[in-house]
Amino acid sequence: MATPHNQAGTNEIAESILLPGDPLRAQFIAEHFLEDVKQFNSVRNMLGFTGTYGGKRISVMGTGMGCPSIGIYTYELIHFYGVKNLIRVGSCGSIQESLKVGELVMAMGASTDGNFAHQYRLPGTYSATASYELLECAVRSAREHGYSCQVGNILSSDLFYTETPEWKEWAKMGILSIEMESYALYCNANRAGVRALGIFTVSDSIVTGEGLSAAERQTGFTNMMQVALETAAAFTE
Ligand SMILES: O=P(O)(O)O[C@H]1O[C@H](CO)[C@@H](O)[C@H]1O
Ligand SMILES: O=c1cc[nH]c(=O)[nH]1
Repeated sequence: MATPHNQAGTNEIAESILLPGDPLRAQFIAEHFLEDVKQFNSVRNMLGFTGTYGGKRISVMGTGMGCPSIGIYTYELIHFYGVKNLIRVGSCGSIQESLKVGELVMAMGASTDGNFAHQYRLPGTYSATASYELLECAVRSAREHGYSCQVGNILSSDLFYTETPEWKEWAKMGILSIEMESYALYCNANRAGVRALGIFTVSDSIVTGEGLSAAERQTGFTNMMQVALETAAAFTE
């Protein structure tokens, strides 16, 4: 079996998968955290790998940037490859003074300035939410390791560069941080009845202009990956 964007054969992808935007981050996770790794995809260089973590079969694959891109990859993972647990591991920009660079964010919900949910023809505004089971497990894992973590609503924006500081309006609604994919991930997962969660490392503060140093980025991302892998393993046979 193959899709226009994924050359993996039947059963080459595990039921639980980590999803960074950057395919090279997928390769980093596979090389540093997984054992017995086999690459299953290189179409468009959107690298995907399956290996084991603590004896559990786990996959990791890039998604690209933005809701259209993650929308394609996760639709195929869910509907053509039978993936049941999808955990995004991304970077995000803080829009709250209290949320510092290097901290972890768990997206209980995702809001959007895009129109991904228009396809469902809903008679209102859809609130895209994470799997509570994955969220509870990930929060417990972060707390046990002593990693600083905030849980709440994030913004999945279609825009990285904006002409006006629209983030200030989202901040007034309690949005913690901005990234670009979780709303589509949650829509696809909720529509199909599978589990999804977005976990983030705050790479920069849109409030203060601070950003993570290279070393801090490495540590922060590593903590996020550990939490995501423990959560994925907990939901894998
Ligand atoms: O770090 P990743 O997972 O790529 O995610 C964030 O980084 C990209 C923007 O630089 C967007 O994809 C955004 O969601
Ligand atoms: O999408 C993103 C990711 C990191 N930082 C931002 O400001 N936006």
